[in-house]
Amino acid sequence: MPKLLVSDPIDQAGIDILSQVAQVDVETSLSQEDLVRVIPEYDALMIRSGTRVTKEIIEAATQLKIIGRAGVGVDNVDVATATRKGIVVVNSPEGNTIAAAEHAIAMMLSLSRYIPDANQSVKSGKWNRKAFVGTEVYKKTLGIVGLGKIGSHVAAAAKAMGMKLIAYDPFISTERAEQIGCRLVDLDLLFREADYITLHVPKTAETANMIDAAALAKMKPNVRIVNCSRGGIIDEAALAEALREERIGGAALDVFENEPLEADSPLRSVGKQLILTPHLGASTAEAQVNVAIDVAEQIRDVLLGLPARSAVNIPGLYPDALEKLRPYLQLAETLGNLVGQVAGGRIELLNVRMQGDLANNDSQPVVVAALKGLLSQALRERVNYVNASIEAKERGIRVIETRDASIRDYAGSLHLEAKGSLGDHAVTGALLGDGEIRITDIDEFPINVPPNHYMLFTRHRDMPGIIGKIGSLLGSFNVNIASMQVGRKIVRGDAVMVLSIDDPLPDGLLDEIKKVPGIRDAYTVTL
Ligand SMILES: NC(=O)C1=CN([C@@H]2O[C@H](COP(=O)(O)OP(=O)(O)OC[C@H]3O[C@@H](n4cnc5c(N)ncnc54)[C@H](O)[C@@H]3O)[C@@H](O)[C@H]2O)C=CC1
Ligand SMILES: O=C(O)C(=O)COP(=O)(O)O
Repeated sequence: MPKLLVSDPIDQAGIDILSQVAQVDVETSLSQEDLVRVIPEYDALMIRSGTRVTKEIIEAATQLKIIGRAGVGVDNVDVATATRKGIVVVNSPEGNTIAAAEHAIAMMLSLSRYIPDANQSVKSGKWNRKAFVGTEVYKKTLGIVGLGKIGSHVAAAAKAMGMKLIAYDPFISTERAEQIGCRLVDLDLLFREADYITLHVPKTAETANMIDAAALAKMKPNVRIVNCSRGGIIDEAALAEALREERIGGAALDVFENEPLEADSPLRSVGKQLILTPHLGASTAEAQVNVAIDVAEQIRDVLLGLPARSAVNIPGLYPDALEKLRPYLQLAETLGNLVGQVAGGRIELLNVRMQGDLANNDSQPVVVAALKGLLSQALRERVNYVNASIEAKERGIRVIETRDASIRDYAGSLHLEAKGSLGDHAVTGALLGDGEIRITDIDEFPINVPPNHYMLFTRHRDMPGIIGKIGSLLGSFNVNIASMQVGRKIVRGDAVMVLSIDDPLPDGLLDEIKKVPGIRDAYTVTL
């Protein structure tokens, strides 16, 4: 019988399902060292946010097939290492949506009416009504950062309370936001206009420290901030200082950079304008049953050799189709990722054109792979072949599939065109005989470059001297160029330059490049 380790408190409903197919060991106080030591015995691991599944633990595993996260965020799991080791990581994307949204609303109202402090005061024998005069949320502006599942539910509840809704989510279409009743704005405007701000984004490089001292300085003096998403999205020291100096109205935090919150955290000594809860967003009876069953069923299925429905790191395709299409799926994912970054902003329409031999294949997996690539900047490892289409639909991205077997520049090629809030952009790519990917066209400029981790693209006037100037600029910032290519349609017209570079561009260099005479636009891409 396979063995399952449950290392965080999980509802019995999940344990009951798993006990039918595995030996279940529940050990909820293991240290990192203990986990490294015991993990080789186990076929499956079930966790919540309390266990950090580090590279060391995953590498120590010898027979682990699946890590089940009974909740949403998988930022406590080293998904990249699990994927490399072929370990499936599953989560429960919707099981605790309502619980987390309701906690955010509870935090907002508690902040407005000082409920925790008022309660404490009465219990300590006082009857002080003057100290706790609150504010109403009715007709106030709520700024929602991240309009996904939880953010949308918060929006619905806040709307019912008569709040005005604005939101920042660069990956949601205007139509989708309008359906929810939100006006999409940029982050700067949200910071300046909101009376309440609530965060519902995953923790990524873009969202880390999104609310820092500079952001806090832009906000209204009485703004109240709620964070029930992830620690580290707000700079805790800057927040504590702003609260202590009464530069903002209040904050309510459920999640922290380090959990449990350190004993000497500056947050612990802030007064009634700050409410802290110990990561309780998902802690309702209903949500715990939902996530436990959802994840237990998936672990059971994977242990029985069946596919998982919410795997964050494997394609949910049938093995035969997968094998045949695998190189094209990689091409589609790379081009999706590329066109998403080239277009920037919100994508409203993706046109996927399968060309040459590729036109004779099943298009669905290719489209899914392109969408997975397109959404990967927003959703990171959470988007997969199983959920990419649903995630795209929820974001209001329309997809058009076309085929043209007569385009035969290469045996098989793929053309992606993205229409978005910042304009329309298109990329084409092909597979060479040896299966290597080539980007063959960008915005109708012919090129022929393999994808690279770090790339720099420019749009410029085709005139002598430009290439040299860009080369020297990169050199002067110690950025090594691996390859460089120029594509143009007509001599001395518009051209594109594509550089593969060994390192990311240092701060300020992109602005310098944009200042070079003749350069119309420049942007970087990470593939
Ligand atoms: N406190 C708690 O106990 C709980 C916390 N969570 C956390 O809540 C967060 C949101 O969860 P869901 O709504 O289920 O996820 P979701 O994936 O449905 O929504 C996240 C939204 O954030 C947007 N987004 C991504 N990068 C962004 C950026 N740089 N700026 C603005 N928006 C961006 C995405 O487009 C997406 O619409 C996650 O971090 C999750 O781990 C979830 C459940 C319970
Ligand atoms: O689902 C999530 O992302 C959460 O943050 C919930 O965490 P928990 O399962 O309560 O430790």
